[in-house]
Amino acid sequence: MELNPYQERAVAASGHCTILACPGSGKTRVLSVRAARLLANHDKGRLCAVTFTRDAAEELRSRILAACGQDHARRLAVGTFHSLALAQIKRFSGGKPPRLLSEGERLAVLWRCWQQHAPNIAFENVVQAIDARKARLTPVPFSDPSLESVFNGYQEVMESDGAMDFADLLLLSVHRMASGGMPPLPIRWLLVDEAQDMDEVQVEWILLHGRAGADITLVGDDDQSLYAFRHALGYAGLRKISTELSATVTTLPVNYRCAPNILAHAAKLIAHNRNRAAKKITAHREDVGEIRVIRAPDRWAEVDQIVETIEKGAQDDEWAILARTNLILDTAELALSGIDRPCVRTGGKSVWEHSIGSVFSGLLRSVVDDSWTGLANALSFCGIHAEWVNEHSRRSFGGCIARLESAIEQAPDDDGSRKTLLRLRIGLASWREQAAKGRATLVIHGVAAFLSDYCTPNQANLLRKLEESLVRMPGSLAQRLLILGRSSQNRRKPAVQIMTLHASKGLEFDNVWIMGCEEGNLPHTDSTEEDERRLLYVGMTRARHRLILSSAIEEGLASRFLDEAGLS
Ligand SMILES: Nc1ncnc2c1ncn2[C@@H]1O[C@H](COP(=O)(O)OP(=O)(O)OP(=O)(O)O)[C@@H](O)[C@H]1O
Repeated sequence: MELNPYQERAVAASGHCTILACPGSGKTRVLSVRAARLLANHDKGRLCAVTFTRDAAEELRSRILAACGQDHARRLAVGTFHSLALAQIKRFSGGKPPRLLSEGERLAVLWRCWQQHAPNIAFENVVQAIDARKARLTPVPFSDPSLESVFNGYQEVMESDGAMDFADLLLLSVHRMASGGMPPLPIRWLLVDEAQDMDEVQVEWILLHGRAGADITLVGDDDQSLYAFRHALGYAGLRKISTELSATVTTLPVNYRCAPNILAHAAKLIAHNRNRAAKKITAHREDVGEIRVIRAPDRWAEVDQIVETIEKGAQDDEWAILARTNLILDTAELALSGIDRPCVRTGGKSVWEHSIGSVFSGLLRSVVDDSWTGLANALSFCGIHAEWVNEHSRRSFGGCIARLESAIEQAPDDDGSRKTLLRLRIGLASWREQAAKGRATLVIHGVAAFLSDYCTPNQANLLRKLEESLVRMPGSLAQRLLILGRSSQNRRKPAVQIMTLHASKGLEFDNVWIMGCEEGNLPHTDSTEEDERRLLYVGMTRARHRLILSSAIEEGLASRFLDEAGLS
């Protein structure tokens, strides 16, 4: 595949270089070919490339080496900001390197400090405030003094253990380089992928290397900056580095992915953002894509249309179902769990894997095949002590009814446990009878009614939706459960992928359906209008041939973005 003239210019640019790309323009390809050429054309000098995830680092490394040959591997380092900063600190700081806290440990320490110093503030707000402080070069005072106590307590706990979190690691690297206490990495070229996602500390880390003599290459698309909530600077970060280093700015305006009419509507939408780099976006393809806008009475009717459309198409049609929130996607997943296509929830937990989802389907499975595990999980969900349930599971034998009967005899003295076991024993006998007579709906309602007495309000809400979706499926109870099992096992080549708009970044699909396009959901009230517009732009530009945007009348007015994109 030949490079187009814009790609060739970006690959060949000398010195500092900022490559402003549009979606589907081959960013990673340009970055890897540029890196490969730099290595192949120069005998000396190390090259370092930075990505935001380990997977992206591995992929970029193999693409660079595939283009220039393994001989150059020793002059190449590809990693995340944090892995490179850790390598730098290990190499240049005397003494023991810091121990890095895992995400779980970090949250556990923060939780303790939160309970001690600021239990009146919601925990997620505390985490956000601490993360925001650490994404800045100069600390900004907290809005609430108790947050300062949480922060100090958290830092003290880490210091006493010789530990550090990821954000501190990068800050330490930046402060040591700035004060002359540690040299930058000894590299000749530094390339950054997805550079629109850098925060203030990451921008400074790059600039310190640029000031020390490394040639900096940034590749990014400010219109695809989705992480402002994680303090990404977007266009401002790209501009700061380009201006300070007087970088050559080139663009990649040719989109190879989308049908031209799909791209034109996406471009029309994003043109409403004011704070963005001016750039052309042109389509390479010439075919006409299909675009539809659907307004359904309610969310169930909306997902019914998704199901109908997918079922009408070919078996192997590739679909992405996207929405702003996981809550909206839950309804889509429920409706799609009954279709005859491999379907997967990507990047989020399936509703059937939530605690109530797995307990519900597990108990139904026990009704069908007399297996004990689903029943034991239900017992522990209903409040019977997990240790007792495990012990009884080890000691008892036979079918579920026999094992329940011996459990009733040996149940702990507290009233609740025995009552639950008795109810379950009676329920199970009757559900099995109904199932044998083919009355699947009655069994589903009965099991849901039993579990609902032990649910929190949120669980009860989800349970109602799960119940409804199973009732809507055709076939016997065993066949319906088989469909659920099949959809969670078919993860290799799913025809239908369900994911948030955020998770769709970097992917492409023949057919894209963006649901929940209502005011309040898209733009979502939690974020700024420009951020939300970028999110829809990213979703629309995932589609190769077909783009469908839908909303539900019951959920509110249709999104203003549809108007802006010329789609209402
Ligand atoms: N010069 C080229 N000729 C033909 N096809 C190309 C060329 N460059 C890139 N492509 C194709 O364009 C498509 C989009 O490329 P890629 O996914 O790398 O884009 P991207 O810039 O990373 O997109 P996004 O930012 O939207 O995720 C790929 O299928 C790729 O093979």
